[in-house]
Amino acid sequence: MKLTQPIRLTMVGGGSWATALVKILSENNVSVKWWLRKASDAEHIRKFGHNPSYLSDVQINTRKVKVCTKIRESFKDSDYVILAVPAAFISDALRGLKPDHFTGKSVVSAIKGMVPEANQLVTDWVSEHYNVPNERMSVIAGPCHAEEVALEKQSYLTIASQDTDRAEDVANLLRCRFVQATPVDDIYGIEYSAVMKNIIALACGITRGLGYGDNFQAVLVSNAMQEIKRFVDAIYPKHRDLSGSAYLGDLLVTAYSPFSRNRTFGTLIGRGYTIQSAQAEMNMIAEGYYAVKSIYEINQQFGVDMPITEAVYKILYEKAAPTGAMNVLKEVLT
Ligand SMILES: NC(=O)C1=CN([C@@H]2O[C@H](COP(=O)(O)OP(=O)(O)OC[C@H]3O[C@@H](n4cnc5c(N)ncnc54)[C@H](OP(=O)(O)O)[C@@H]3O)[C@@H](O)[C@H]2O)C=CC1
Ligand SMILES: O=C(CO)COP(=O)(O)O
Repeated sequence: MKLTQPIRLTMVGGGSWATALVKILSENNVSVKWWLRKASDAEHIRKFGHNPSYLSDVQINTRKVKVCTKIRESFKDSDYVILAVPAAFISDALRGLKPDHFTGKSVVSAIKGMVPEANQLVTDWVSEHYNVPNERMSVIAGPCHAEEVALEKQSYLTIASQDTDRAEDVANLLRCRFVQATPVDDIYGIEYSAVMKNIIALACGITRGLGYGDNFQAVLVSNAMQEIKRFVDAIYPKHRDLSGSAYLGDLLVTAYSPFSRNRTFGTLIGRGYTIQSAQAEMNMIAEGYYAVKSIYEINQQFGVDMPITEAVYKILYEKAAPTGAMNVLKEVLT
């Protein structure tokens, strides 16, 4: 459905995904206030219509997109807020805002990570800190890399909300020449699954870095799907088909694409980089690094069998040698 009234939207975040989403929204009748934290990046976008730090080939339509570095100002008068910073930085990004600033707004998380200090999904954290009712929250999921959006490659998003009319409204903002968007209601299942596929991508990267091949990765990914299902069903029991693109599709793109931040980070670890040197090597954030700690800790209460998550946790947080941890894992995969 074409948007007849202009929609006013706040985009929070200046990285690759925020830039790609701004590009998608600019295809529609949406006027965007785009919050970034770096004044120099904001100034560059205003002057030249490109983000100098991420996806710098993307042309920003500065008639529709107004850039600002003051978070309160960016929230003024908008109907929708899209959150697109890594989960570890969400509290930094929203500092200075109070629950009143969220009143009446539809809040959309495009984040696929856990808030580390709280071990919470982003939607739970936002609801708790800013009193946003669950039915006003939604998430953007699906196998979709920012780099391919920049190239206008055909892509698919899934929008999940407890309120499916709201999910449809958000989907409608994002449908364009090269993006299809489908509304669904399994917000928690999809949000957890999107977090966990990043941990699996780390494992895929680590094994690649160690020299394992496609035969092993196929087994790793199919075991991973079962691990995700066990965990998500334990936390939010609901009938769900995990072969859908928001679950399996997102796992596959992250596990196999050279664009994947998590897979790249894992590959560096498998090759022997330290965590600090792998982080320094990448200009981008691998959410799985934070997520594996949260999911591992949450699972201490649930006791779900999660050998892949445990192997990645031990490598990243207990200094286990990748070779040894993967030797243990390979014995339990089937
Ligand atoms: N990239 C993708 O293809 C996709 C990403 N996502 C999700 O989107 C989210 C954002 O990822 P992505 O855009 O890739 O990340 P990037 O690594 O591209 O960008 C990181 C962003 O975080 C900002 N940042 C870093 N430190 C802080 C801080 N202390 N306070 C506030 N902001 C900070 C950076 O700002 P600065 O430049 O100023 O350092 C930058 O804007 C993640 O949850 C990711 O999983 C989801 C789907 C696809
Ligand atoms: O979630 C994403 C694509 O759907 C992005 O994460 P990665 O870059 O790690 O693949």
